[in-house]
Amino acid sequence: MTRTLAVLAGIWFFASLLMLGAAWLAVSGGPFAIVVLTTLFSGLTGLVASVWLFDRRLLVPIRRLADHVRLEHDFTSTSRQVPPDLTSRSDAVGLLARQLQKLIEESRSYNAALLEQTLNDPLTGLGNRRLLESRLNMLVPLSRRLSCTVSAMMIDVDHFKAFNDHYGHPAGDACLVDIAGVLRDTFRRETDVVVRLGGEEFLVLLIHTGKEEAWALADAMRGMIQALGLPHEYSPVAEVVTVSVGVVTSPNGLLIDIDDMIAHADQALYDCKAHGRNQVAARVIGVEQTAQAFRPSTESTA
Ligand SMILES: Nc1nc2c(ncn2[C@@H]2O[C@H](COP(=O)(O)OP(=O)(O)OP(=O)(O)O)[C@@H](O)[C@H]2O)c(=O)[nH]1
Repeated sequence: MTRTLAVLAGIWFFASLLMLGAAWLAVSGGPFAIVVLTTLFSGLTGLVASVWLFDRRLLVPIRRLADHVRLEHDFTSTSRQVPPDLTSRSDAVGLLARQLQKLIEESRSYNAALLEQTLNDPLTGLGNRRLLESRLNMLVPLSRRLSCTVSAMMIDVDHFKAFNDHYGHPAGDACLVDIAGVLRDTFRRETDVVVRLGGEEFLVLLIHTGKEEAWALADAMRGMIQALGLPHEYSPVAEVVTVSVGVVTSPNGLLIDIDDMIAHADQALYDCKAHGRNQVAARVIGVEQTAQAFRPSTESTA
């Protein structure tokens, strides 16, 4: 805008000089000079009007489109439309605005699909380790600030190798998908993080959830997976697919290192397996990080 004003001021400045010259001609040169003066005046007025129109109709809209692209780039998460007064124009600017809007929409959906691919496990549709990390970046400082309890559970399918070997890999995949469905149904809070870590291992992270609640949820989920009744003829644990769950709770946001959480949940899972699988083992980590509780599910449901 300032550049256009400068151009206009420049034109006016030279126009004034010319007018002065022409006026001098008129005084000293008679009617011919008046014709020159009028022609100059109308020519310059036309030039100024053209520059003004060019700015209003072309440069300003193009600058607005450029601003829109810059905002789109800076705040990709905010969905906004190219100004409708530009997209509705029937000239080249309108065409440019419509093409730009189309391009932005395509790039948005492409980015969303890419993000989905990088954060999700393609088999089960649950999150993956990367999603876990990105959520933790948000949840860990939050839980620390609010001093809230965090629980994590590691879920492992019992004798899954035997299942795969006997029923085949595709059946194994279908089994993992069914288990993921139960996890999705059980852990529904917006802050719950449910991911497949890899193979037949899943991890659930629950914010503001104490040991008792986490244990109860884990055991309910374990029961639901058993209730799916997926035959597992070769399992020494049960006739159907079962899972073992290691739960670890870090009270008052004391433990914020997810690797530590996973290591402790793994240890609890190991306890589970040592006690015969198809159950839940829970640990609590305090300041001293030593307190441990193991409670086979059979005890709690008895
Ligand atoms: N179908 C299928 N199988 C997988 C996938 N990822 C890993 N596995 C299989 O999961 C099995 C895991 O076996 P193990 O680690 O020995 O565990 P397990 O047999 O469940 O034994 P426990 O955990 O001790 O009860 C292996 O046979 C892997 O091939 C997958 O994406 N799909």
